[in-house]
Amino acid sequence: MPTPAFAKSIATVSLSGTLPEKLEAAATIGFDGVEIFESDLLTFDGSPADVRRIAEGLGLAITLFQPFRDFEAMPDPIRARNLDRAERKFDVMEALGTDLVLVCSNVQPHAIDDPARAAADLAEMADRAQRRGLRVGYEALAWGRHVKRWRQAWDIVQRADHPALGLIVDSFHTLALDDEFSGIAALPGEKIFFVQLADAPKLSMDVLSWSRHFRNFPGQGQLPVTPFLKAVLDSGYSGPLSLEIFNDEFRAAPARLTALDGLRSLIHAEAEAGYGPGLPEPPVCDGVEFLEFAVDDAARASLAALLVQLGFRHAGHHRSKAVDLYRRGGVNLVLNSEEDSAASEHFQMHGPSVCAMAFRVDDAQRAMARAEALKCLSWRERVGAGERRIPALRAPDGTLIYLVNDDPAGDDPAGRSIWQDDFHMLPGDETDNGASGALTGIDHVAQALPFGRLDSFVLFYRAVFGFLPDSLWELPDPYGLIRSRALVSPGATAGRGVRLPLNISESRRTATGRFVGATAGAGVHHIAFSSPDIGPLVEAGLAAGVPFLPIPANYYDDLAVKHPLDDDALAALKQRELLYDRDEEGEFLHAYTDSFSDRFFFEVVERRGGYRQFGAVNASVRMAVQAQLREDRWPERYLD
Ligand SMILES: O=C(O)c1ccc(O)c(O)c1
Ligand SMILES: [Mg+2]
Repeated sequence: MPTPAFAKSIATVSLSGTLPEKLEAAATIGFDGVEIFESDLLTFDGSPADVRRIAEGLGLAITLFQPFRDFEAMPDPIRARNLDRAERKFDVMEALGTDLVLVCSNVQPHAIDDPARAAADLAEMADRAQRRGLRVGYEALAWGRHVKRWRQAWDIVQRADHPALGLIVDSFHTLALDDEFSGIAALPGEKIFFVQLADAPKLSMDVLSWSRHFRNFPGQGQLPVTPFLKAVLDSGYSGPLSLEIFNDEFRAAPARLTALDGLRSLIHAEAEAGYGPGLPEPPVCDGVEFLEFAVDDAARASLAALLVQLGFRHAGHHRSKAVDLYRRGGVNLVLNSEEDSAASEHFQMHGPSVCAMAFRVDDAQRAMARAEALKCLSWRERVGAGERRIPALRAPDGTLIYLVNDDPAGDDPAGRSIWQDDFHMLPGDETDNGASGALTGIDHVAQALPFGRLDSFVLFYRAVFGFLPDSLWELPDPYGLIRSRALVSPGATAGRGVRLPLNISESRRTATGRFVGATAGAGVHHIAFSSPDIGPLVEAGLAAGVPFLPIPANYYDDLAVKHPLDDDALAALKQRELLYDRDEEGEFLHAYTDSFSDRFFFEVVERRGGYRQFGAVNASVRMAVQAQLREDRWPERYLD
């Protein structure tokens, strides 16, 4: 049942900048309110009344003032002093124009372990608040001295039995302790005064450090935030949904980018929990219909030459633009050198690079509607008379994602494909170069992201497309560590679906770091084609001069130890310099090319059985060989 949207709020601590910058970012992106985190107020050079005026001017409600620490169950005379402290914070709240303060459970060693005492103190504070038209919410910190769980906090709130005292729940504290949360659904909704939402990657460390540095937005981490939210909303809670994220990268990132991710995550979480106006279903993604490269004339010529070596043929020329189609089997690559286009904009900023991806989906219009509801920007390219406008949206880095209906009749009443509509197709063999060496499609598209941007992309693909995040991999490069996480369309099988490994690296000398630096964050750094039988394909490629990476003999010695391969199988791999992996579900054979102009590169892969990974164990071999080849090229460059 759709319900009205819940108000969306974000704690100022989640965003970078000064307090006015944080408020401005939250308002511009479309939040309804903000929690004012006390330290943001203390470091602001203005009065609480100024903050109220700024927020009002921006149309933002102040949903909460927090935190008020170490209040309850203290021995005298601290108890009396704490009540005075509370009165002074009430003054601040009145000036701010907010009626709710968050009291987090006491962490002091001398706090008394007595729920009755805590209840009496909170009742007294609530009584004083009520006299001024204010309210108090009590939150269990996962590392509180005595109160760590929401049930303990709820027990204290019940004992206090005061109308101006309620419970505040925070997904992080509950989920970090792996605490039971379904019981929240049975609470009276009006006694939950506020809900804070945060996700986090699963890490084994003390919960305080985990909370203060590694929280992220719902959908970016690994905690069951959506079921938690559903339990809260099932209680009848009707206040705002508020994000409270302590994260070192968020503190450094541009506030508006963070705020946009935050709002997207809340809209998504609300819908996933079965509340709010709902979202159109995510698209069923069948595969990558094409990739588009931004090139100039020189890069077009050299990239086309490499593609021809790889067995592609020039299959079409755009009717009105400097755009060429290269095709082999089920793989379409578009080389775009049209001036005044999104591609040329991409080329100016990043050099030769992938500027667009097209996903084949069951319903492009529905997918666009979902993307727009999740605050994605759509893109309208200039089109010539009679040409098709393909719906497109911007990924978080500005790369375009086109959406093509997998049934052409969904786009075009005559059932013509986008290629027939917009291209002069050149005659040629559509069945690929014989069956054995066929390329069936694009297996995966790997992207290198600027450090700190991984969470943003994970959320984007998860929320907009319903892709599922794989586990996090750490790949050792000769010059530092690369972290990798793949997003995969549900139900992807060999030759079907969309797989997007996303890589980041703190080091600027790793393959990922160098790519991000050298291309100003162009995105796609390798493209893998799938084949049912890559042996002959790689052999033919080598004969045609494709620069497949030479693999060190040591690799094959080790392979023989790791996997039960017979001598013939091993020799066959070694002879073609194929990399190999296997898991319980199947086998994976693959080969990489050297990089094109020191930028992106290609891979061919063969999946056998149900293997679903990407050969991450072999990534370090690839990176070492590519680094060595780069090194070997130095003298040539100096001599040129
Ligand atoms: O880390 C903290 O101290 C802290 C403070 C206030 C909160 O609401 C919270 O969840 C954590
Ligand atoms: Mg909290």
